[in-house]
Amino acid sequence: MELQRGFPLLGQQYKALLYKNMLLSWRNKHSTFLQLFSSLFFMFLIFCIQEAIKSRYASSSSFETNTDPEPLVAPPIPACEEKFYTKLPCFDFVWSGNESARIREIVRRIRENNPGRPIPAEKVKEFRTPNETDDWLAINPMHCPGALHFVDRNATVISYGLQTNSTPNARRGNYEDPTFKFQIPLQLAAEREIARSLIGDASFSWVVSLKEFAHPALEIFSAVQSAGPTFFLAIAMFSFVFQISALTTEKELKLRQAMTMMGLYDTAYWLSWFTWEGMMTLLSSLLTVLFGMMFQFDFFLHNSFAAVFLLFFLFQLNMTGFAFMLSNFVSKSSSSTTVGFFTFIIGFLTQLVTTFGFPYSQDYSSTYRTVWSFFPPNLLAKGLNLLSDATATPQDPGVSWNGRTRCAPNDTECVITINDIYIWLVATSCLWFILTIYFDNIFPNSSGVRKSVLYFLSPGYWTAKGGNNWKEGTICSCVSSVPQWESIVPDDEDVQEEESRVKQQATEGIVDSSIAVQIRGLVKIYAGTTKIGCCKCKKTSPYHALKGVWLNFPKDQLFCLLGPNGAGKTTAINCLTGITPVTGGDALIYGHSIRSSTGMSNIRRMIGVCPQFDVLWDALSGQEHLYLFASIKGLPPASIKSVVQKLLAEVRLSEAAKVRSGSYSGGMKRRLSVAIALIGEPKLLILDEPTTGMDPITRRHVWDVIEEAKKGRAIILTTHSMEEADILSDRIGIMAKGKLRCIGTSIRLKSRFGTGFIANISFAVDVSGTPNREDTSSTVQHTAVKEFFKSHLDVLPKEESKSFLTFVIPHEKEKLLKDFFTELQEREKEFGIADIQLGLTTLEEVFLNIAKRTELESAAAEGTFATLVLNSGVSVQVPVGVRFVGIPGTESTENPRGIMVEVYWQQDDSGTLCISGYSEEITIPPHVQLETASTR
Ligand SMILES: Nc1ncnc2c1ncn2[C@@H]1O[C@H](COP(=O)(O)OP(=O)(O)OP(=O)(O)O)[C@@H](O)[C@H]1O
Repeated sequence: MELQRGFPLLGQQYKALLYKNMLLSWRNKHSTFLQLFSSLFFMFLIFCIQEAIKSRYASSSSFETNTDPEPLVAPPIPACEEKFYTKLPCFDFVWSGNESARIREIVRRIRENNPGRPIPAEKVKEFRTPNETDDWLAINPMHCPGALHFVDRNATVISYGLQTNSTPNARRGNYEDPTFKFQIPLQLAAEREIARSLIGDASFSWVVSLKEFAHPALEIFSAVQSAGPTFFLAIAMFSFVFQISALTTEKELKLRQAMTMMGLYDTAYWLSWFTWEGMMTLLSSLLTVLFGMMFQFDFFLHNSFAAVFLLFFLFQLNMTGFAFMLSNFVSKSSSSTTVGFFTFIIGFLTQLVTTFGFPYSQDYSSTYRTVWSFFPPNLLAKGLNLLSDATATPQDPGVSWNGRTRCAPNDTECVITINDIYIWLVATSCLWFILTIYFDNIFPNSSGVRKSVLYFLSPGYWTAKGGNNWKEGTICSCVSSVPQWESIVPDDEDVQEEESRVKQQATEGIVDSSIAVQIRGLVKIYAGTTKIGCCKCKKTSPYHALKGVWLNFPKDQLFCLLGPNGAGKTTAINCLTGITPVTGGDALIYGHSIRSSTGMSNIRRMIGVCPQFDVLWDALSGQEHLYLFASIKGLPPASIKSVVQKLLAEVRLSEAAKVRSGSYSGGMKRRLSVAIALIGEPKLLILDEPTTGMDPITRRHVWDVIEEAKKGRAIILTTHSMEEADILSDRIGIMAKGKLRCIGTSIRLKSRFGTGFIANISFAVDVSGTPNREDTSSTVQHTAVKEFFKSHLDVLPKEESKSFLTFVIPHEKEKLLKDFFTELQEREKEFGIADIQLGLTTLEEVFLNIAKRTELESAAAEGTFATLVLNSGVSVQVPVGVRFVGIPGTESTENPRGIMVEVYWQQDDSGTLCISGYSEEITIPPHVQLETASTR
């Protein structure tokens, strides 16, 4: 099937990813609802605040309709207010100038003639001069709203000064203007009595009336302006957190990595996210403005719709870009809420500062403004402030679409217009999006792969599509130089032969068309760093996961890679699929090098990978997964439907095709992963433990699928099921500690590394499960059979119970077996034998032997003790370089089940340690003679 390439593929991937994003939003209804409709809730809150403030001012103030206030006629000096909580002396007013009799008389009259309320003498405090007053006040706290300071200048001139004190009038934190309440009454009283005193007429009087100019009603409080920045920021935070979470989840669950392995273009990935979130932002902003209009806020009704909508849309788009950029710094989706919380708190505080006027005024330099404007919430706060000011009173026209471009020529206070805010928002949005792509490339991904900091300067980046300008490393890298593993001669002759063949082909440039994959001395060293906390790094030594592997995988064959945990199987697969950069060596997949940029993009088109762990979106169904991956792979759109149906049927998921994968069982998920790997008929199929978690019936079915898939392609399979390896593989390689330990067909490995033949001798038992003879006679029979085996084949039982004996017969005794078993069968009755079974040792034994040998080698290399794990599961610590001899047989009577130690452990001429044979062991008896290798 011809796969799509270039722009058509980019377009196809973009559409499929956009559809995926839409499905995820649709399935994640709660989050989407909050993203779109949270503005309704916040608008309602703003409305409630607005109403509460309005009602408070409407009842206590006449400002709004204050076009014809009552005239203030000779207002009295009010009584000072006693403050029960401070208990300070309280005076209605203080005065100075008491040396003059005329002044004292004037003050007496002021007290007595106070309209409606004569002031008692004790409520007035007198001083000689204003300075005396100040000195006294400085050390004697008291409540007093005002002071009159008289000077008797000459017979016709008396002057006075006036002081007011606003502090005692500040109630519950509210500042009260003293002008009307204290200053004017004191002033009127002083002037009235001075005039009477000077003209000598005690009844002389006049009336002063005060009233404000008529003015339009004022919007005394705009809830949108005051609470808007915080609340609109809160609306944007829902999307912000979801966006970080969605991107981080795809990274954390390796979903993006899985798509990359299928040939995903980064451009398609980011474009699809930008588009989808852009659409959500557009909708959310539109709803915000409509809800604002629904609640009849002047801000939304009087400003032009386009001006308000643009502010909200650009701000939310900006926050989206900001979230995308921050997602590069977040590795766990659970941290997205924390990031959102801190962003909100910081945004709230900086908005508060912005509302107080910093730095958007002439008082601050433009540098402050530039730095401040990089944080989107600040731009929102300033934008809201500008639009709110434009609708401060009903007479203000609001911002119209055309009249907002620059500051008015005579407006010296203007430093930024709404137009500047739009430009800033657009520019910073672009900046965030560019930084998102940049950080995405230079930060290590889930496999620790990153590009160099200046990757975009390399011409190859712009010409080689899908390339891997890799650099390996984590935040603090400790990679040492690559060791020359090539110089190490492998232990096993088959491995040696394979290695020589590959090396020869590589050096002579021989192209063997029957080979699908050629691994040429692959080396992988993981940087030896362990991260502690968020920023600290502890240095550990680099880990050598692959130590120079040379291997051919022929076409039309299934190669099974076995090995204990941590052997390096997944690392080898990750290197082949381009997920992990190799440290040394190379591999050719159908002639394309995994180290070249173009090679890797070609390789991705011809491989199918079933990763070790299921990489699936819980919210997408099996069918949707296959549609998505088929589109990413580049299958022609017309063929996708039929391919998906066929694959679903192959892995028996047709019935569950429309069920979300989150509700699949473990086995169903594995089958879906296998189906994904089979998309596009890959020439190389890589299956990393594909049948884990499957029941025996399903496993057999998947084996059929794999067997069927063998035709026309190479398959690399890793598994921990020896049965699976035995049944499916054409060739098996066993790895341990980063090296290939043996290679060959199953039969070859069994005959070379198995312990030999297994003979199971069953004795007749009655229905109750006990032997049909007396225990003593059964013991006699057991002993007779054991002696028979010992005398003819020189073997002891590996396992024994009342009903059976198991013997392991070494390969070299193969020739004796025919005659031996003929005689045993003839003497069956004599020995009380019910059944004799003879079989070749299993692949599992081969595997265990190789694993044990590796352990011993490691111990030998370290020159310490080795742990020898015997078949019974018992482990023994044995010193390296010694062998055990002469175990007294008397132990067997004390412990009838475990006949004792016979571990022969020696070094051959090349210095390699090997076990020449062992039987079951429990403890090393104290009388075991240890003979060091040097005394042999
Ligand atoms: N990203 C990594 N950073 C550091 N060490 C790693 C990394 N990935 C794997 N390793 C180490 O490399 C070794 C080989 O790991 P790998 O996953 O290839 O083993 P495996 O044979 O696939 O094991 P399993 O059977 O458990 O899947 C292990 O010791 C592992 O700890």
